[in-house]
Amino acid sequence: MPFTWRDLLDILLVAVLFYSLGRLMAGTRALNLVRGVLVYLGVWFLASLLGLSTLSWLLGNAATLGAFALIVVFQPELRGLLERLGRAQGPRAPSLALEELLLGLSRLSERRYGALIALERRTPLGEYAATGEVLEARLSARLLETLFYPGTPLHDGGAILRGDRVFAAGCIFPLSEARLGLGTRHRAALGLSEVSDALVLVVSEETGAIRLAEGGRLSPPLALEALRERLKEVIRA
Ligand SMILES: Nc1ncnc2c1ncn2[C@@H]1O[C@H](COP(=O)(O)OP(=O)(O)OP(=O)(O)O)[C@@H](O)[C@H]1O
Repeated sequence: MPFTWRDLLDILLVAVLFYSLGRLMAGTRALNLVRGVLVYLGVWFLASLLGLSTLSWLLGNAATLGAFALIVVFQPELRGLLERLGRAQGPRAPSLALEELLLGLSRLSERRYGALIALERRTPLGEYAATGEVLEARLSARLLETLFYPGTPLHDGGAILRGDRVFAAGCIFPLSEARLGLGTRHRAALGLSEVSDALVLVVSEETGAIRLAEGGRLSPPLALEALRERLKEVIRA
């Protein structure tokens, strides 16, 4: 059969598909899963090639069971992946009161108030807002300071910003399984960024350091200027 433009298009699309999947999975547990599956398939293939019938029968049957087990174990990653794929169709988040947010963060950091703030983008965070208190209040530095003042009922948990409003506070975010060497506030920031496209800011109560979790990655402590630049990029995008 001659090689036609359709074959070329086919190859290109498959290459783009694998490249996009690779980028979506980079830095997540799913990448290790893919490596594991490839090794498994390699051993299975070799066993069949060498005629090791018992081993290849065993691996063949275990594969069906394993596929279901993987779906259960990697449910958070799969969900995150599907959400990222579907994101392109969602409406864009409204604009953010950037300077108020930065002022609020700098005060929280100076005062060592632990804080967790998610910026909603295309993935709706309504289900997490429902775990806390819906506020729908205009974002201001003073409101952030008040919300995360230790001892107030809403300081525990995370706040969700929707555009220039504090949509909810006192919310429970999903915890990441990653070994960070940091506590649960940071794990919750990373966890939400794994299953959504939210930018999640975390201020450490211990050190006052501000970090940003995005796409399943947690930044090192950031200076306000670097944060301003990153947030501006997001607002422009
Ligand atoms: N799943 C969660 N969702 C939202 N917030 C959470 C969650 N788990 C813990 N937190 C918040 O994190 C606080 C505990 O923080 P912890 O000291 O364990 O975190 P940390 O990452 O070490 O941060 P810090 O540097 O501020 O101490 C809780 O009081 C709560 O406010």
